[in-house]
Amino acid sequence: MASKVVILTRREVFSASHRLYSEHLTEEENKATYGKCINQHGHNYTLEVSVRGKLNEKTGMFINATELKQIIKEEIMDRMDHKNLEVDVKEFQGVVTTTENLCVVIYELLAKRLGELLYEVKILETENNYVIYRGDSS
Ligand SMILES: Nc1nc2c(c(=O)[nH]1)N=C([C@H](O)[C@H](O)COP(=O)(O)OP(=O)(O)OP(=O)(O)O)CN2
Ligand SMILES: [Zn+2]
Repeated sequence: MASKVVILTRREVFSASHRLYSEHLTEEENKATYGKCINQHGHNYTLEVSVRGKLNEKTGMFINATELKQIIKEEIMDRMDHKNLEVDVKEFQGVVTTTENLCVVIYELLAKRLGELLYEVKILETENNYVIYRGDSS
């Protein structure tokens, strides 16, 4: 019988500070591009990591949620929680810490551990802004 394919999502919240500033722009261009966000500030980022796999009929799952939680802790929470992203996290050296770039960096870090199981990374930077990345590149 065909296996059912399901998607499991784990949610975590981490606090981090950042500023939006591109080394490829002049001071004036940065101010015009990022406005108030060129100043150091912080967010409680909500991270939602989704994995997709075939349901194992014997176990009723395809990954243990506890294993997923541990992977996210090791790869993301321990790296980014209560950190200044541009200063403390080497993956953001020279990268503008927009939510879009956080999604890409976090996706690539998790993909090393989860491989094909990784389906989607979603980050809410504020109550009203969120970004989704599924590894697509065109
Ligand atoms: N395309 C993007 N634009 C902006 C990003 C981003 O990641 N991608 N981020 C910011 C800032 O980080 C800023 O902190 C968030 O902007 P803003 O929504 O204006 O923040 P508020 O504190 O006003 O909260 P809201 O609830 O979202 O109004 C800016 N732009
Ligand atoms: Zn911000």
